[in-house]
Amino acid sequence: MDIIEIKNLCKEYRGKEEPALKNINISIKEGETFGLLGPNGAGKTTMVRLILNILKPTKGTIKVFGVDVTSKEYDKKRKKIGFMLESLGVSYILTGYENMEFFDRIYYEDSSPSERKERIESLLTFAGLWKVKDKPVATYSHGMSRRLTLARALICDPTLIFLDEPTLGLDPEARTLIREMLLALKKEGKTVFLTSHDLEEVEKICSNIAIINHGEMVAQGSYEELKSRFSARRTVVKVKEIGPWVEELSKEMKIEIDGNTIYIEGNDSGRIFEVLAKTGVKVQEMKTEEEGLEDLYLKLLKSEPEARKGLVTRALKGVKR
Ligand SMILES: Nc1ncnc2c1ncn2[C@@H]1O[C@H](COP(=O)(O)OP(=O)(O)OP(=O)(O)O)[C@@H](O)[C@H]1O
Repeated sequence: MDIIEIKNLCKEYRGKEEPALKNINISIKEGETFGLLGPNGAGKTTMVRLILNILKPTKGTIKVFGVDVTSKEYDKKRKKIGFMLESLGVSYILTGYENMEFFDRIYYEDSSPSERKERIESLLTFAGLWKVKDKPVATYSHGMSRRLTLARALICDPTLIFLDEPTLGLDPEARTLIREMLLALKKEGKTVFLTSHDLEEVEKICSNIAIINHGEMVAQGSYEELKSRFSARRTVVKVKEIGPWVEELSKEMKIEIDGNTIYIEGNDSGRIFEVLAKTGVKVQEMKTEEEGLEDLYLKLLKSEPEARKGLVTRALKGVKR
């Protein structure tokens, strides 16, 4: 079942010339870890806010748990959604425990004190904060505060969790701790919707990735799918000396030259051998290389809208629905 189904979603902000989101289509299945990747201003936060019904779409529909997010029925479903947005959403004056207790009381009004303590202890332990539970949040590092925010988001035992750039501004160690928490949630079978501009993060955690830029879908699929569909292979040929024959070569294939190395687009070694043989050049070394997802991401973001159209079509064709 699709937990989130977004169809033809558009969002325009008043006074802004360019729409924040343009005709977005996404479906996310139960238990999937979905990563929305894009640079600053791409439209990631806008998308999360629309799904949480904090903002209203200009056009299109969003269904979560099969229910339109603008309907009254969605309010009931929201109890099973946890979210960690950009702002911390916890009190600095209160201790970690008191913050958790405050939110626990909202979700479990009639809970016994022992059950409440058990829930809070389990989540604060999960966040690595049980030892500092009685310290005010003001004394926590930024990483600890983010972990507390994540623990707070889990109080309602959500089936769906939204995380808007959860590791933003954290040092590598703090980032790793949050990522470990996310991987544990993934293992538990929670559906996770993560936004990030950190490719490595998305690659490590997410089973389904969408790349947006200027509000437009650039590519969508699993890491492996994106890699196999878009990641270009090239053949690297080292020669003793570059000569006028490269002109002939460039007529037959797309090439780039750096010193005595020629980079040829593609990995059809049979054809490359054939063309090189015609030029009569002596090849010293030849190997194929695959472009990493990082190169691919940058390439997709830089690509012209017209070129992107092709990429999206190719991406969507391959996405299993
Ligand atoms: N309240 C608002 N009013 C007007 N324009 C807005 C508002 N919020 C966002 N925008 C614009 O919408 C576009 C998308 O912004 P959004 O914050 O969704 O991007 P983002 O991908 O989350 O960026 P970042 O990674 O910097 O958080 C941007 O051009 C931004 O200026």
